[in-house]
Amino acid sequence: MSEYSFVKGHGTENDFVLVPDAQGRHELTPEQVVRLCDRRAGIGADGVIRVVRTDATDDPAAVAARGEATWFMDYRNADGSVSEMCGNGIRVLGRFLATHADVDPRDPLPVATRGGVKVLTFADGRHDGDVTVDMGTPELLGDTEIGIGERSWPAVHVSMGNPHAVAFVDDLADAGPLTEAPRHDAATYPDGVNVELVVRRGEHHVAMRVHERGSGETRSCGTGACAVVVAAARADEAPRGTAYAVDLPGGTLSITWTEDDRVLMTGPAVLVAEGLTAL
Ligand SMILES: N[C@@H](CCC[C@H](N)C(=O)O)C(=O)O
Repeated sequence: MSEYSFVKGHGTENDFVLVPDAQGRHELTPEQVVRLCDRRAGIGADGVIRVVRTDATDDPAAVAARGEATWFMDYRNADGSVSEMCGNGIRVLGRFLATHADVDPRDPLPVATRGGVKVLTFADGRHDGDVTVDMGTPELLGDTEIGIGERSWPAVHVSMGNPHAVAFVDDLADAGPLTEAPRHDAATYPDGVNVELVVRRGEHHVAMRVHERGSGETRSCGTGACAVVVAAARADEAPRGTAYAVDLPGGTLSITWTEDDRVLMTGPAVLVAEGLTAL
């Protein structure tokens, strides 16, 4: 066993263990990620983010981003699986870099992910305000279906770099507790899927629950909220540039699908603890 330093944080209560690893010395095994995320025997989290410099890892996404981004978000779900992107996690990573690394919150911060380089901006150039992430261009990939228990719903397939199925439902309670991964079309989603259940709350205002691939039901999912806004804005025929409020069990995110076909998400990013852990 060796000692690792960690930082614990959350974005709208989607919580993460960050493992600062600037020099790329702490490649994590799936078993180590599972132990870190264990809510009884570990620190507890929905996922782990190893924060590594792009020039200190040979992950192909980091290598491709060298010259464009100094930092790479190596994201793992609670079951140890890898994901392309995490919208809440990248804001928390930005908060960590703005407070613990040589990052000036007055400047845009490009961060490499397996879903491409995403650019963060800090409200008012401050290290302690909301963080906006340019999530890039979404992909609307057609219709699909999801099932929970005895029920099923039509859903919209949206990629935010990672896969989503967005289902509009009559009532968020209809699905009951999301204790198991929802049924989905394995041909459409060969690597699994994040599933969002959505209701409308008002004009350009929705509420959602999410079952995350690799983590189960969580209190928020940033990429999921962006996928929901893309599906809702298309259904509403909302003009590009319309801001949507998305209520999640852990808080509210503000999301805009812009005229130039990018999704901007703004929300909180909070660091709550730091220390050492044996792995
Ligand atoms: N919570 C995240 C998404 C994390 C990855 C997801 N579970 C997947 O496997 O794609 C977010 O805030 O976007």
